Amino acid sequence: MPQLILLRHGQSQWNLENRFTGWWDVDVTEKGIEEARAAGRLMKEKGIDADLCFTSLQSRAIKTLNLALEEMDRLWLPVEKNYRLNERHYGGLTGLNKQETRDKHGDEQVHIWRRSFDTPPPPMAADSEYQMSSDPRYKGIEVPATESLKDTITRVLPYWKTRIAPELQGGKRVLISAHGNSLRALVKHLSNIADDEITGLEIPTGQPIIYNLDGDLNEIERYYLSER
Ligand SMILES: O=C(O)[C@@H](CO)OP(=O)(O)O
Repeated sequence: MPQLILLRHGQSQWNLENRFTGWWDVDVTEKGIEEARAAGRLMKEKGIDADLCFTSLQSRAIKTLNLALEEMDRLWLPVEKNYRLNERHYGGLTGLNKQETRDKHGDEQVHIWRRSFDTPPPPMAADSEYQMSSDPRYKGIEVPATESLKDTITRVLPYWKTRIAPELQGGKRVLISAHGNSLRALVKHLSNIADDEITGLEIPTGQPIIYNLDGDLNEIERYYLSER
């Protein structure tokens, strides 16, 4: 039975500061480091293991994966990194404080920007201090100016289908360390969740989610490892 583990990165500096993050590459906090290590210890203790890992090109997810793998004595596992697992691009909101943005634009508007399925935030200016287009890790990739959750799903799913799903179907146990919205994209697909429901799903930091799947990679069960 194919088994997939999803892990959202540990608390980041901008999670702590309540700032819109998206593709900006912030580090994990001390608490985030501890969350990542605890996730690794929990997997080891519960006998959850992997053969292959996938992560984004963002330090908070890469670091979380490494810290968890270290606790599992699995630092040697193969890891494939791809921008398609990155967080949803937050456009012109990147770097702003979420509460200050609510005070300025109202709760309703900010809720739409954060949790509507297909309304993207305003685009990022080409000269924004948070612009990532010339970052070497994205060479050859068209960095978006903004993304809705729908856009994020459109980016994540081809990678799932071409790179991750075949490994699971070939018998590998897969661990994915990624972000709130790239993981929402995967959970929506695997658990067949409706557009208007997926936006309400909040994935906590550093909590391994276990998926037991059938041969066609449909969900048999999904649970938080800490609850078993
Ligand atoms: O800031 C972000 O990039 C994301 C995840 O932390 O926030 P939100 O909860 O608004 O999707």
